[in-house]
Amino acid sequence: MIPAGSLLSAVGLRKSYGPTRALDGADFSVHPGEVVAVMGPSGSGKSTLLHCLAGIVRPDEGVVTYDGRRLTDLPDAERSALRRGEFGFVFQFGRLVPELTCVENTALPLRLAGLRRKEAEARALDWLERLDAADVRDQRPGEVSGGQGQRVAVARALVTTPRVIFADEPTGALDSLNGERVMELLTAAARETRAAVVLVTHESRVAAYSDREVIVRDGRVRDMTGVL
Ligand SMILES: Nc1ncnc2c1ncn2[C@@H]1O[C@H](COP(=O)(O)OP(=O)(O)OP(=O)(O)O)[C@@H](O)[C@H]1O
Repeated sequence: MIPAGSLLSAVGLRKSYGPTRALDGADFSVHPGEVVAVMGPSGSGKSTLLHCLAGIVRPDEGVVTYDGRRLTDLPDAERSALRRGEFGFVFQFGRLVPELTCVENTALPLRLAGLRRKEAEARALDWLERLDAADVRDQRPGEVSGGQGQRVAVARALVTTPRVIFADEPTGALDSLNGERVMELLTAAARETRAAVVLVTHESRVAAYSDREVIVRDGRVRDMTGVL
């Protein structure tokens, strides 16, 4: 059953890679403005769950519903358009484009959506300022620190004001101080824009920034509300 008021939900997801069962009946849901931490042992299916929720991977069975639409039934082109327009992504290593400056990287999703350079970069700069990274605007990713680069990656994920932010180990490559800074800024910005956040992490220090924690084990999801 899909919980009332959820923005993104999954019911009964199954996904196998050859003989490996990555998801085995996984359920999940997140509300607007809610930060959910997805935890669990290595290889338990966390990233596969995130990829299915984001419409990057199609599950073998089960349904993903986003804002009343069955994401799993949409043709590839429509799923891609939805991803570009309404979802934001932050990965462990920022995956910034090395040839572009930090402000150009941040503006990229807006440029791809057809915005003019000036307008796109003005909005990008606004987000860099909020993420405390405006000082590196004209530098290229190779010239900035890990923490700065990750704040730029978060700014780029937020610049389109997505309704869902998918973050897969967003602080995995950072020391604890920088990790906490990135989490503070990411969750504050998400709460301000009422974005839902699906946060995959194996660190309880990072999960502490969430509103709710779920544990993935053997391809199934257990809600830890009231258990912890
Ligand atoms: N593209 C793929 N091809 C083959 N097997 C895969 C693929 N993606 C995931 N798997 C397998 O599916 C299982 C779940 O992987 P997944 O990456 O979802 O786990 P995880 O919980 O995110 O792990 P980690 O914490 O180590 O990143 C693992 O056994 C993994 O080896």
